[in-house]
Amino acid sequence: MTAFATPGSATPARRGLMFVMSSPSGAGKTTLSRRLLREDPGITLSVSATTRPPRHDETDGKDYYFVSPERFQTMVKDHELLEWATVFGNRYGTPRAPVEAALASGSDVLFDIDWQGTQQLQQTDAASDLVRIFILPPDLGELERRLIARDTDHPEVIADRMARACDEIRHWGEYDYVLLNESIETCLAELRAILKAERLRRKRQLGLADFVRAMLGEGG
Ligand SMILES: Nc1nc2c(ncn2[C@@H]2O[C@H](COP(=O)(O)OP(=O)(O)O)[C@@H](O)[C@H]2O)c(=O)[nH]1
Ligand SMILES: Nc1ncnc2c1ncn2[C@@H]1O[C@H](COP(=O)(O)OP(=O)(O)O)[C@@H](O)[C@H]1O
Repeated sequence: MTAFATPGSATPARRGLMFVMSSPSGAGKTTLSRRLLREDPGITLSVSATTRPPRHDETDGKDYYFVSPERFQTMVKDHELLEWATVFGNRYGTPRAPVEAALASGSDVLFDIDWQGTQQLQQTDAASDLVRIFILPPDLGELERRLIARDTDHPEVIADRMARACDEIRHWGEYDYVLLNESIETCLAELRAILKAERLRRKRQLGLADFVRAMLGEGG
């Protein structure tokens, strides 16, 4: 990708962006984000802290930081979290320090967070770094089939997630992009396209002004 870094400069070529993905539970965010992260070294996952217990395929420190309610409360009190919310009776939050370090180094950060977290990020100084994406399932029947097929949650947990799906979906209008995850490959291609275009935005090309000034012989 084009990048207008000054050779030998410590300044990154581009300001990192905050790529936020939300959806009702089961629509496919985790699957899509794992694929995107695997193929693109320029974007890293913001690993959230949560009080929910780990699933069989989840690793502490990679998928989530699994913490006690007491530890979570300490993180809130000590301003260690950029945003936090209670979802399905558990607490979830974004550790601040790794996000700030990644953005400063020019890396993009992917957030798998709900609408409450997205609204909180929108209210911070980081709002102009945000790219907000909402993922829709084809329909509610398919959403339930996916939650059942994932085989990670008890039936009552699935029922709770289905009961809250409509509340999450009603926030679609607060996002910059709304994608339909019918085919994973199609949706992934759309995510890649959004990421590519957002990276090229003028405001994110830090070295662009110097590059053009030098081209026009106006440096000094
Ligand atoms: N606000 C906020 N929401 C989060 C965070 N981490 C995860 N979530 C959301 O919490 C919800 C439940 O996540 P999870 O228990 O992993 O279930 P899943 O979405 O069905 O895989 C999802 O909507 C996530 O996007 C966070 O750090 N902050
Ligand atoms: N486009 C799709 N078609 C069929 N199944 C899908 C699709 N996208 C995701 N899935 C499956 O649906 C289930 C839920 O996906 P997941 O990524 O865990 O959702 P979320 O993170 O949004 O809760 C998983 O078993 C996943 O393999």
